Amino acid sequence: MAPKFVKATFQIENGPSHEGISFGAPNSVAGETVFTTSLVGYPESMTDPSYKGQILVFTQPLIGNYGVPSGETRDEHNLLKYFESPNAHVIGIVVAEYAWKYSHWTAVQSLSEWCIKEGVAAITGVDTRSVVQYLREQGSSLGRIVVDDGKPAPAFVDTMKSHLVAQVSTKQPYHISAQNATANIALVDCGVKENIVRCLAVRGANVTVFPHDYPLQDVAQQFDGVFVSNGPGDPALCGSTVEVLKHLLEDPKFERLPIFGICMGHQLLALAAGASAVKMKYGNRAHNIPALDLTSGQCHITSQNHGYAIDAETLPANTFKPYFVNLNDGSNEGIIHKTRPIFSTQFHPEAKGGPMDSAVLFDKYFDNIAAYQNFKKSSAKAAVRFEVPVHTMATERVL
Ligand SMILES: NC(=O)CC[C@H](N)C(=O)O
Repeated sequence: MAPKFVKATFQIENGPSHEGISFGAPNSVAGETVFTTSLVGYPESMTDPSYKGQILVFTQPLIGNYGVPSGETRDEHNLLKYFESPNAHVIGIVVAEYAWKYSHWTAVQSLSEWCIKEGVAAITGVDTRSVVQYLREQGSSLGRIVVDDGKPAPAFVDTMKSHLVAQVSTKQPYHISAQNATANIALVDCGVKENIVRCLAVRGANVTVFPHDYPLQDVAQQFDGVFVSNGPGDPALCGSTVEVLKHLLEDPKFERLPIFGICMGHQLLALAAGASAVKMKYGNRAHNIPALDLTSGQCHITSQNHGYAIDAETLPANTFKPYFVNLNDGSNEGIIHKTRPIFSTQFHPEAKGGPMDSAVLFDKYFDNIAAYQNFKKSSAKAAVRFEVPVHTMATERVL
């Protein structure tokens, strides 16, 4: 059946307006507008909780040609196989050319059908090159997709002012079991992507996922490592998570506890260490951003989605140092503790989609976990050894 075309307009606050055709939900939306230059992975991007409340412009001109895979298929860890979370988090998408015909062996529906189900506004026929040129000049802007439904257009709204992490984080702790598990990880959920949990589970960790404001310092000693996830919005709004991380950084009993943070997790760890974050002009959203490992000289091609960055100049000199730097714009891409098993990256080593260059960082985290486990074992033995002479002496006295 030929699609029924409904007119839509994509407008940028105090900026250009583009006429197009709606292929998504028949409702208008307003929010921060950002762009990604990734060529593939629109289902993963759209279900990434870090895009909560945003309108996403794709520079890849043809979108929708491989349809949308099932959002219910799960893997052996009960994690979603194709989506990063059960639902779409972008509120709208802007494309140059929507592929009305799709074909892929995993597809169960068209992008249009899925957008309608998810309430995502979608517009095609927009000159996305000129939109991106505008956003690169002006910086991330407020935008709206207005669907011709006879209702007044929604007001422009800065979705980044909301505490989006609180909206996407789990409300209750939950557990993902790994087969033949060798480690237990506590994950602080700021809006975690399923593939991050998978990267931990496939390496043999049971993962307990905690709400973003859970007082993790009360239970962290029961775990072999702490992980801080990605998440949407402004890191400055995540004060309670920063407080938890401060406890872990400052209390000597956590001195050997491995910590790994990704994207928002990286930003929150850096804030807890005393550094500050800045809003970038238009952020980095792509699957091919070069990040240099300052400890090895190796360059990783990385997957990214962020609008804020850590100002490396503000890192406290006695604890952390920059770990990675962005070779395009010089922004900070990670930090590493000078003496403790703690590091974090602004980019996404789990990369779905994107290149797998930096998956080795999960292996590094597991090496840190193994070292911590060995330390715990040897100190437990040392404690036993200490008890024996005391006991012997007591026995001798009785004799
Ligand atoms: N992917 C993320 O975790 C994004 C972090 C943060 N919301 C930013 O935009 O910088």
